[in-house]
Amino acid sequence: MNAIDWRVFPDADDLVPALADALVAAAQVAVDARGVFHLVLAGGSTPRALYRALAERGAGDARWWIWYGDERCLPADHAERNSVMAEAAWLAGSRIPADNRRPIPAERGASAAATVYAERLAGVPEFDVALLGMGEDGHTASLFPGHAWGDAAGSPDALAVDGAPKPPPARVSLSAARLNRSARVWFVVTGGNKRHAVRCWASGDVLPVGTIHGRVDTAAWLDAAAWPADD
Ligand SMILES: O=C1O[C@H](COP(=O)(O)O)[C@@H](O)[C@H](O)[C@H]1O
Repeated sequence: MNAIDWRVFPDADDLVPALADALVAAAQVAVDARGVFHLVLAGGSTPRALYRALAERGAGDARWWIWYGDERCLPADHAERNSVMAEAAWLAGSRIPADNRRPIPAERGASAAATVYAERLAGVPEFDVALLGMGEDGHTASLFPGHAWGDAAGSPDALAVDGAPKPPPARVSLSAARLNRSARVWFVVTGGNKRHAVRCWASGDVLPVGTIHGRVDTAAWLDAAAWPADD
């Protein structure tokens, strides 16, 4: 298993353009090699600035395929949906065709949506980049401490999540096993409210965030507020 590359920036204003540039560069490498770029998007509020930066760069075209690490079981147009945030901040105005943008149909309920999404992922190769966030409890995607993470070999690609500690309780998440089939896993984590979880993660505590690794690299893109250097 490769080590985590901790990339700490003074603040989000420094982090976001660097990560946007790195994503565009990784896409170019994948497109040059295979003609296609499979990207998993993080949800929550942290990546919104990144998605806006990608929009400003005109990032994405018909060779890009967009997947989601997780989704909340809410109506398809609900403001708290991860797909609604990503569409508004970047995708709707991009050159990535609608058919290439694959939201999790979580409005159907967690179980049905997980089954459908796993079917959609069948035959999809290793992700080129899985972009993930982290919650204050060390969850990533919708893999929460104390819940199943789907990290065993043979786990389904997508999991129905019930009773999530962060609302809404019903969610769908890519399993740890599927996320681990990624060339690169890049976490984006900002803010002092994440510092404790980052410290636990860096110390080797067993947390969902610590179970996901890229085949080529695993990087944590942090601002200084999230990095527990002084603790
Ligand atoms: O609920 C979720 O939480 C995490 C972290 O979200 P943030 O708002 O603190 O950035 C996120 O990565 C995940 O995709 C989301 O559904």
